[in-house]
Amino acid sequence: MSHAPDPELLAKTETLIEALPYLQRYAGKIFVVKYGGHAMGNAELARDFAEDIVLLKAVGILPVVVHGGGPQIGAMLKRLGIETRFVDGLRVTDAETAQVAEMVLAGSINKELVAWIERAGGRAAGISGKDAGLVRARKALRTTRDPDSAIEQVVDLGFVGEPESVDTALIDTLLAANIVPVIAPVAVGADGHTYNINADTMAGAIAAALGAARLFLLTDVAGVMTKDKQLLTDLTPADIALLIEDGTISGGMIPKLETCVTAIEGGVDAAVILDGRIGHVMLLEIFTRRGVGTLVHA
Ligand SMILES: Nc1ncnc2c1ncn2[C@@H]1O[C@H](COP(=O)(O)OP(=O)(O)O)[C@@H](O)[C@H]1O
Ligand SMILES: CC(=O)N[C@@H](CCC(=O)OP(=O)(O)O)C(=O)O
Repeated sequence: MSHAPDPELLAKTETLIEALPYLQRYAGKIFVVKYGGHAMGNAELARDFAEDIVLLKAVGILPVVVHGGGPQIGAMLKRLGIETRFVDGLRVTDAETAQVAEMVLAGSINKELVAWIERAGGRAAGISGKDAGLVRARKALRTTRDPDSAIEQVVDLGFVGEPESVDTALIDTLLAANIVPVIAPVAVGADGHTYNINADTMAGAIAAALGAARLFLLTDVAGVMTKDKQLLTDLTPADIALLIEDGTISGGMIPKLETCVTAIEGGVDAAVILDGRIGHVMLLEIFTRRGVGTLVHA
């Protein structure tokens, strides 16, 4: 009788050995993970995401989660009969919309994610940019150019904010206590108002302030696609500028890639756009030779 181990079992050990150099390289490093509203499709995906976060933590990586919730805010606004519109991927936010955004982001979604991570055996604490002065917001300014006259006009987005400053003290405290910070993208401005911040922008600013090794942006596409639907596996800031210019990149992908560029300029080693519809996509990206999604690097 043969005592040779089952080939399936051997394949499992190969997977672990393939992961070894990455486990060694990333131990002790901070990974900021932005979990988009579109990637929160169903309970199974949320559970897989939470398991990935807990696994990263268990192998010595320090994950920090920043989440979105655009579709969920949209659904709540619809229930309340409040109209909403976007300019360049940003939700025009009046005072009422800011209130709803905070309720959905810092209320429901934030606590739900914390519960998923806790259920997967991790420790997590849900906060927003408002807590312990984590993020100070300033009003975001955008302009549009009239195609006929080429005149630039300022678009008033209302209470849409951008991180003006980030104080990482609370995140540092949570990480030191082995707790995964889960951050909702709302913050207060110098004027005392609540500002709604695009979750990608928030994640990028936090990643830069923490000097994170990686920024992952989980969304509902395979990565950045060309006009004929081919996946672009790696991009530099110069490539991105061209792709925005020629209209290949539009809508919500614009703040996402602008975030990648600012994060890299701010000292983050690399940013990756990943398909959050694939279960355990982060593990595939981090611990396999091939990687998936679009890598943005200097
Ligand atoms: N070149 C592109 N490649 C991939 N997605 C693109 C591109 N241009 C625009 N998009 C759009 O960007 C969307 C992702 O942004 P967004 O909806 O804000 O996601 P999330 O809610 O995950 O932050 C995609 O679903 C797609 O519709
Ligand atoms: C200013 C702005 O657009 N804020 C976003 C915040 C949530 C978000 O970014 O969620 P996703 O990552 O799921 O798109 C919004 O109101 O939808």
